[in-house]
Amino acid sequence: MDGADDGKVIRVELYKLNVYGKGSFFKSHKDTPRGEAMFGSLVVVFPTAHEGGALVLQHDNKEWTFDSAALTKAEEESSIAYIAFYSDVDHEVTPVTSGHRVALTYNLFFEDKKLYAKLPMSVEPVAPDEDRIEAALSAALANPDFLPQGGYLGSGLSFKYPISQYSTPSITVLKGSDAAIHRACQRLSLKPSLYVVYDTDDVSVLVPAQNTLHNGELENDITVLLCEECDGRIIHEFGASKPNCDYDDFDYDIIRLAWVTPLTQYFTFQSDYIAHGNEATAAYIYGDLCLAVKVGPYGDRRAGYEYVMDSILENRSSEEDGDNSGEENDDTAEEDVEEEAVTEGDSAEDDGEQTAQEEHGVH
Ligand SMILES: O=C(O)CCC(=O)C(=O)O
Ligand SMILES: [Fe+2]
Repeated sequence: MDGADDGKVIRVELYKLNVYGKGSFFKSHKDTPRGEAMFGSLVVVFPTAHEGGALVLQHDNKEWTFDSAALTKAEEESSIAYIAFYSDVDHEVTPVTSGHRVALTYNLFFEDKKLYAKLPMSVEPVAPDEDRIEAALSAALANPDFLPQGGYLGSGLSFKYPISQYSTPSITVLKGSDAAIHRACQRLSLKPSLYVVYDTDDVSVLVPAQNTLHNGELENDITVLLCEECDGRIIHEFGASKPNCDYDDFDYDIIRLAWVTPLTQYFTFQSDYIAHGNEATAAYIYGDLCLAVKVGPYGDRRAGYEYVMDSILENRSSEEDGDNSGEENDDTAEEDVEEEAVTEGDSAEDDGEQTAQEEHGVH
């Protein structure tokens, strides 16, 4: 604002939508102040084809014409036209002669700067809070009761991803909170990868995403196929009772897995296989994609082989005890951390990617 108003903070409030068809006009008027601090009006005209409908302003024997139809037409790219004026300026809209003129009007208010500074931002960034995720993960790993013998951290995906029938997405396509969890892990020197959780009749099996089951053939048991052919591991969920199964008899690993964010069904797909019983039958099983990473036991979290060891090893030119680099960057200053710090949807706030736009006023 010019003159004495220079530097003032302006609050913009959507007032109404006007749609002018052929013959429509708005006779000359001043805008009614809606509160003491209101000083002006803002008009935004959309680039819908129309003729006529110029906004004519008059003040102090002077006249200005804001011909939105001509202005938007003159632009090569589809553009809005806008004008702001003091509300006590007389203004009118001349008759529209063809097409439709669509305009939003806003009321402009001076805002007390100090008060304004205390208000929450109206447009909060929707990016997930990576620092919080990292702190929660770090706190969990510093907790001796959390996966004391080591295991896997798992995170359900919050977004959907395009997939063809026989491919799983690459980690580089992760979006929003999924990407934030991935980055937060990396900041803790963890290197998660994509896995699929298959639910068989009696157990859940974690399978590296690149080994997903496609047209496998099995003699007797789907769990055996997943563990033997797909390098799967039977999951014993951290905090849950042991899976009720006989696989202890087999030579398969049963892993402890803690869900950092719950497994979702946003990315469920179907794997087909042939089951050979007394006759061969086509069968299928559903898998849910997730992020997971192996971590070591309490006190030696870095023993998980999926930690990013390379950079650590690069920094220690001559030493050979690569697996015991626990003194570096341990991120675990906090003590008495609660287990639940990491168990519930740390990424919930970014669901939906809200936009703080004014468009909802158009109806
Ligand atoms: O549509 C316009 O350009 C102006 C509308 C207007 O003056 C008003 O809504 O008060
Ligand atoms: Fe007006």
